[in-house]
Amino acid sequence: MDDFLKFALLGIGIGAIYGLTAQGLVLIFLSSRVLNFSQGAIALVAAYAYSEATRAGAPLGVAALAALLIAGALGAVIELTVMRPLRHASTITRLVATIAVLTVIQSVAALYYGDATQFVGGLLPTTPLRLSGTLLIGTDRAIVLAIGILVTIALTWYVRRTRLGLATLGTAENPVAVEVLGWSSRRVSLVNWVMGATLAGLAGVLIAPMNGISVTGMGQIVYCALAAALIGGFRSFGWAMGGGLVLGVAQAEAVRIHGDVGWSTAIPFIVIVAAILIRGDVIRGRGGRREQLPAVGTGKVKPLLVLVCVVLVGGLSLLLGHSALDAFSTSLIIALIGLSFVVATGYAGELSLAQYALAGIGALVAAKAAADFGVPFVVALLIGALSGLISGTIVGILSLRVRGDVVAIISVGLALALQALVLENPSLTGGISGISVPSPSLFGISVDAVQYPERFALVCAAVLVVCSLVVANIRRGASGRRMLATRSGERAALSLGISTRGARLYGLAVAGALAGTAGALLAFRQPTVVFSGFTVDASMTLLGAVVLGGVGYLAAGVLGGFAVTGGFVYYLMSLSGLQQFLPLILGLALLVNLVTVPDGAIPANARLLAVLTRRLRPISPSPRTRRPSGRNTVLPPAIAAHESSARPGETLTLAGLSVEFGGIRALHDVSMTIEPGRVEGLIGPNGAGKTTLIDAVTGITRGYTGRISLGAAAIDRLSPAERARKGLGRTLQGLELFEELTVRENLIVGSDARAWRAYATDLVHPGRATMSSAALDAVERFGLTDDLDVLPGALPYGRRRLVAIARSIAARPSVLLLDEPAAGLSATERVELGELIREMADSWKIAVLLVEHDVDLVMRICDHITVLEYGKVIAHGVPEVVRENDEVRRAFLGQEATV
Ligand SMILES: Nc1ncnc2c1ncn2[C@@H]1O[C@H](COP(=O)(O)OP(=O)(O)OP(=O)(O)O)[C@@H](O)[C@H]1O
Repeated sequence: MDDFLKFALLGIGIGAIYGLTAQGLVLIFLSSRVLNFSQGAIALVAAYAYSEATRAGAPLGVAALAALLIAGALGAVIELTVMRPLRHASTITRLVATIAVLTVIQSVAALYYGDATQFVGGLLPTTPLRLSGTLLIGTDRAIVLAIGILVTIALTWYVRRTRLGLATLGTAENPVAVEVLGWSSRRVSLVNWVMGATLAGLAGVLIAPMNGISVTGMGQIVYCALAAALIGGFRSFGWAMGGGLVLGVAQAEAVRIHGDVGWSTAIPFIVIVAAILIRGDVIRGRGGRREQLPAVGTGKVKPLLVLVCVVLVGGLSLLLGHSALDAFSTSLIIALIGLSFVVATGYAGELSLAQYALAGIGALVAAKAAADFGVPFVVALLIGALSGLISGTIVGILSLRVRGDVVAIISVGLALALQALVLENPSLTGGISGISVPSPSLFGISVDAVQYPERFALVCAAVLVVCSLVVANIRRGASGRRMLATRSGERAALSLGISTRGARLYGLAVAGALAGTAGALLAFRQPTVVFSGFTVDASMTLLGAVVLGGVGYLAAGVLGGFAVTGGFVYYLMSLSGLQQFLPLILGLALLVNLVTVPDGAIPANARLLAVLTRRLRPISPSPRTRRPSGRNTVLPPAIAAHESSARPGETLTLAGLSVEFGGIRALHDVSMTIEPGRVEGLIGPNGAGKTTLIDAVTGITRGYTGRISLGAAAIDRLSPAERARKGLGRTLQGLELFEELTVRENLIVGSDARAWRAYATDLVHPGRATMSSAALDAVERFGLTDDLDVLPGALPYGRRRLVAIARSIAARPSVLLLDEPAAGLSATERVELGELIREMADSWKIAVLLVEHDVDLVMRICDHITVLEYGKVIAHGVPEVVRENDEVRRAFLGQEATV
């Protein structure tokens, strides 16, 4: 017990520092919704500033104050120059921007101070305080704890009692509302960045005398701080400090029990997983924020380009000298990890920072398989890929309950745990001596990287080409579209029958397999493989390089492998002794790129190239910029119904449906039946429960009572995607089109069959992407033919609505639930929409539920109408009866004479 307390007291100081850093993260997150990975770098700057000032003879207090001022100013600079221009960018882009800031600061510090740990005198006395008997605590640690408690009280008071603090909390919920109330969300963000950075500075000044200052060491604080902030859901300062203390104490205890730092490094991961299991989706998002996601390539393979690359790689393999070839092969291998980022982050939208760690697992398993069991090289590669696939799937399973930015935290935690417990565990990996692997051979021919570097380079190139083709296939196939749809909007994807969990898992699993393959190849790059390089920092640097090119572009993944340390560019720079500047150049280029062309250099240059070549010959512009035809939106005359477009109609029956949201009865005992070929109107004032009804029927809202059946079968136990696959289609009030896909691809996503086997078959043969006959009918009927190759964002609102309806029709629903489809349409478009809905029911025999505020439209086209008020049915019947109902007039129609 005595030992337990002694170690607990030892961990309190560092725990409070984690807590302070975490509180800074929370402040910044609340106001700008970004996980600031550069928090540790700000602490580093403050620590060096403090050290420099003390060396220059400044009194310790003055030095500390100067350091805090510098940290705060740095926060302001980051906010003004990086985060502000990126305030509308995606979560991924903004998070990568903080990684770029981290890279720049760390590279400058590394260039100036090198790797060595610097020690500096402390502001606080270190004399031990006797608590009781043999229990001692350093005065400095006790003071740091007291500072932590005081800061927690001050911050809690700030967000609860001050107007600026309340605006900060408000900004986290709804920045628009805060603007409406007269606060500038920019100012709120700036102030909080300054305060958050100052807290990081305080942590840096306090930790410097305890642990010394080193570039890599200081960056590590942020990982523990992220875990601590996660415990408080990135909202509570008390929980963030408590979480920091628990982490600090748990780490000290882990050292006591295990005697090394392995388990202590893994503690944050255990805490992160526990927080997610207990709290679910721990970070609450801002409702309704539509992010501009990174653009994606088409995945089209240009045979000529492939040929040129093959000739280039073959030629270089034959021409280059030994060390150049080694760097070249390394780049080809790292390009595979780059591709893994394209699949995980570019396609699936999952920000995994564990890709290098997964490569490390691939390397370890392949090396062990070859060294201990003598498996041939090819089999070792396959085993490496498989172990990466399994590890990637584990990242995916852990991430299923959370979204984008939390996935980054989970993956960092997992990577650190894998690093500490597996990759840096000498009993598994042989420590600094590593594992000796047998010389690789292929079909009896040696491909030893030392003896025959050109052959090894050709093997790496062949693996890269095959993997690139696989990734291109995925992009062009149904599995790629499922991932992109999921990335773009989960509700819309679910409403089309896509298992969004399946798509996310698939992305991370494939990415894991790519990383594992890379690891296996790396294991054979030298006669002995060591495992110290598979770090989170390496993942961050490579992700930055891939984002620089465009994370949704296959070529960016490949080129990324050439840009990072140890790669070919690094080698070329080393010829003139400039290689140490590479990380700084990459970081700066990434920052400039993110702020100016967030989609990346590849799409930006493709557009530039298109503009230039257009001067020479007329070419069609890229989908992002192409404008719609501008033709009027009047629909062509009705076409003959294509019986093949519709699946057999089914009757939707709701019996006693009730939904409650924390005491609010959104729906109360609602029953209705919608038959094939009929249009049922659902009207009611705002908040009556109409969307809730659609959400319950489609399974988005789960906690309802009552029974919903499609045909004779109850569907209550089915997931939203399963319900959609059974024939329940819907449109969403906010449309939620897949903005990064063209209109054609939106419709193809709707048309795609949902068979699981596509996940396997797409790898080799994605097949032709075609629209269903229902989608073709809708295109023709809505006059969308000229708009098929534009991005939805280029269309006027009315046409976007038509695309959304066409997309749901593409899935050939037997029941279609339309949520305010006429909102925002012109009078002519409303008339046309009415005709179309009637036609869907009359010709295609779809059962249609129409939720609409346009009462004229509802009265005109519906066969039957149900009226809701406060979640209860107050009237139902044919339009003429409902029109005359006094209660309806009172409750909803406002006694309008026209009703
Ligand atoms: N997720 C939720 N959590 C808590 N309350 C909710 C939630 N969703 C809806 N509500 C509440 O349920 C009630 C019904 O809302 P709903 O959006 O279904 O109404 P509606 O008839 O579709 O309104 P509108 O015409 O404005 O779209 C409202 O009081 C709303 O505030």
